[in-house]
Amino acid sequence: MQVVTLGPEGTYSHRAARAVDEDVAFRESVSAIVAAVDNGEFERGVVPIENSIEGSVTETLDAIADADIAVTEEIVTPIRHALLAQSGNFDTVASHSQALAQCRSYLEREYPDATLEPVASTAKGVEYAREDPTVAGIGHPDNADDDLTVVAEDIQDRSSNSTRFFVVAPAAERDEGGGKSTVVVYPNANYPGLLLELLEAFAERDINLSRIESRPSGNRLGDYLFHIDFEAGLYEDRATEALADVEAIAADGWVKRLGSYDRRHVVD
Ligand SMILES: O=C(O)C(=O)C[C@]1(C(=O)O)C=C[C@@H](O)C=C1
Repeated sequence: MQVVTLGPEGTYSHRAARAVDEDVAFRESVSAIVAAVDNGEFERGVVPIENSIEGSVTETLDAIADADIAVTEEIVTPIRHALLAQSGNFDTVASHSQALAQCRSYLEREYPDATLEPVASTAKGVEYAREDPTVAGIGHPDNADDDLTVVAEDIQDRSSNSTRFFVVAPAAERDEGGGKSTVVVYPNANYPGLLLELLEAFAERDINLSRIESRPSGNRLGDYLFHIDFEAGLYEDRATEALADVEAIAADGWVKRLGSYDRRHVVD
């Protein structure tokens, strides 16, 4: 089964995707990956959802809210960045905006004059560094070779840096089994206590929320979607009851159940 993820070869997404299948295809953006699963081109996609330093990957949140797909698994992997260049003589550091942000303190301390250039992925930045001696990339140290050396290792601002990925599949594969579930809620309403009511639906049934994130609906200023991850499977009565309450609260909007899933750790 071919799995599609963020390329080119050598991204952290690629490393996570290999845990799903060795046969990996690449796209240049998260939106393109989600679209390629939504339109049936691929049976699985792997997309970054959240980082322990930088928080949510908003492009992913927006893409999964718009698409008709399932989340079938989450993959958590440590992120240990290396600075890669042809020599120590560079004036630009190119990487994914998440990676640049995860190394912000290191870069400000060691290379305060360097130009930081956000590119589509860490591996894209590494490609630039391989082509241009004035550019360094930030990425996994395995991207080093004879032409590109590791100038510094473990440059992320916190050693505990880790990223969580979603494995996405066609909507028909939404499952109710698993220890966690993700839903996206668009209440299409705005009144005092709306969010409190949404949270109470889970709290009253002793369901722990592991993440709640609001994103602009795009319809009007101050109008939001809520991405909610909770620690229960959709097969559980308490989850069914909580979501019945949530659906009543969002009667003028919608609730998208992306599915239940378990966590896998990828450590190399
Ligand atoms: O550019 C990559 O290598 C990616 O897989 C993307 C991504 C991200 O979007 O968060 C994945 C893991 C790291 O947090 C840095 C970048």
